[in-house]
Amino acid sequence: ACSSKYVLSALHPMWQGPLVAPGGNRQSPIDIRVRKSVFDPHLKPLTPDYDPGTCSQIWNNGYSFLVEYDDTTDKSILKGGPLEDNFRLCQFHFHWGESNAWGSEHTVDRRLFPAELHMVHWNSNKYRRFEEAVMEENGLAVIGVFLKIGKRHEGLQKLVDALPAVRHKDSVVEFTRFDPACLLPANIDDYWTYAGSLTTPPLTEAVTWIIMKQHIEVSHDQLAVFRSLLFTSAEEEVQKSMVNNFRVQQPLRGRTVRSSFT
Ligand SMILES: NS(=O)(=O)c1ccc(S(=O)(=O)NCc2cccs2)s1
Ligand SMILES: [Zn+2]
Repeated sequence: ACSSKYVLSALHPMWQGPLVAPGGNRQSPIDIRVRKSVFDPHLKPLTPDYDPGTCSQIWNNGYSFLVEYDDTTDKSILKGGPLEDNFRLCQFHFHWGESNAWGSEHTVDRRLFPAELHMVHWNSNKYRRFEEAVMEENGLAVIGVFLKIGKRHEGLQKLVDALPAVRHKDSVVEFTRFDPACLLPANIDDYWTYAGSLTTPPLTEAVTWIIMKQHIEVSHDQLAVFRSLLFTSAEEEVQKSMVNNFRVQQPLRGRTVRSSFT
């Protein structure tokens, strides 16, 4: 799995950590100014092709909970869009607030969403493993999907039901046969894309971000279960609710955000 070796040792909440990586001029997250984005007619449709059989476990890493995929073969890949190579899915996770008024990392014309899904992929044409790709300029591709409060997301419920088993930091539970495609919006042809970074340590500037224009809906009760998770491990005296696990927004530094739609 991609990130289990990435033991993030920084103290909580990591967003009090380095606000901007040293020399960072392509840091994430950012506010997407819709009218400043540039339509790029050469952007292709995104073609994710995921095998639910590669889903392996859920892990609370003390920042979020990660649904991890076996990334030892090209069974679950992302191609197309702004990407020149094959990118292998290694995990997905979320960021959310303590209230429905905020929680997303990216914003659209300053609009905040209650949560944001990140599907993390690494360039398997150029690198042999995640740990290599995470240090390289075009090593990673992360799909971002905004979540809104609305009707219950039937596909998400299997994941929500498994969360109490990973309440504490460093807990892991087997989790199989989950199709991550069920979390994508109906329309994945309309997206923004820009060159950015990881939003938690190691904050490396390795990410091609692909932010979906269309959001998905989850119910208030489903998101409430995210907030029942803890930043802290079972041994710690003071338990801290896992909420507001988003990074502060970073300067655009002259970057262009491209859109796949007019
Ligand atoms: N938010 S993001 O997609 O830019 C990532 C940051 C770090 C990532 S990791 O895969 O290297 N570590 C595992 C994780 C740490 C925190 C959440 S997931 S992914
Ligand atoms: Zn993330």
